Amino acid sequence: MAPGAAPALEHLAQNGAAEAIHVENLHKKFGELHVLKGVSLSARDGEVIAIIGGSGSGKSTLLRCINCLENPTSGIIRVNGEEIKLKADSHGHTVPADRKQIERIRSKLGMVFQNFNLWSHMTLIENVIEVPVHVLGVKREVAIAEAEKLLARVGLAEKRDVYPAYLSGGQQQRAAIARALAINPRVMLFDEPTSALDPELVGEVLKVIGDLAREGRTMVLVTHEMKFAREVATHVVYLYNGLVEEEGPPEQIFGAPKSERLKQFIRNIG
Ligand SMILES: Nc1ncnc2c1ncn2[C@@H]1O[C@H](COP(=O)(O)OP(=O)(O)OP(=O)(O)O)[C@@H](O)[C@H]1O
Repeated sequence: MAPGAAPALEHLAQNGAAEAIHVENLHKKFGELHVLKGVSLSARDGEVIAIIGGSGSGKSTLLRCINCLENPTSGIIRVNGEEIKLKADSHGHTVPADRKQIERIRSKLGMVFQNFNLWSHMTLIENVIEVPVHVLGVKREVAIAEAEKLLARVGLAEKRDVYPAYLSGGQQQRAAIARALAINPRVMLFDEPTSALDPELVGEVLKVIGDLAREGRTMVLVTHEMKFAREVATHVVYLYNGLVEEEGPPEQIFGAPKSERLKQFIRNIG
């Protein structure tokens, strides 16, 4: 660890790959509610960062700040080496200083939500090509050919012309992953991707995410699936009450946790 480096960034010293996500001393308040209280984390290329923690600890808020869906109250976020520029509006709230920059940053991040969030009036193939064609300016035929490959990769080749309402939750979530991959993101962000699924559908989605992790995709994954986090994460961050309580490799976090709170958390979730 470099002298003076924050303990939360300690693992960087062990990995020479380029930094894809950098979060430093991040605070987020919703009115009086202080949700993130100085969180730092980092994801280098090829790393899979699993964020775990109890309900309300701030996991989703952290991910939503990285993807510019929430504006942090203070702190630094860099995506792809570019720091998100923020300013105070006339009410003193933090807002993006540069809308174009937010679009550019979002184009580096593939976000997968708990509730899939597919566009219900579009077939799967239309869902997958929408951003490449209408935001990134990819030619329609090129985007369709790529989308077909991505749908095949998540096991949905035959469903290309089906509307989301006719699919199971697991199929919808796999389609949402294909859609996120279609922008060829530098980092995939997963916000509890299996929490809304019936238990029998969880495995098929975890299989797709696990395959991406094994291929070396950079990911930040908020999850309640501890066994999965242990298997695929290169680094685990345990959030407690808006702060990083403990972080480290999965063997440490699940096999030899130091913090009493983390020990209790792991006992509680079995
Ligand atoms: N837009 C919002 N406005 C007000 N409060 C919010 C908002 N979003 C989140 N919160 C509050 O912030 C706290 C942290 O929420 P967050 O969703 O980040 O937690 P979490 O760790 O992801 O929890 P869970 O595991 O239950 O999803 C909660 O108390 C929540 O009610």
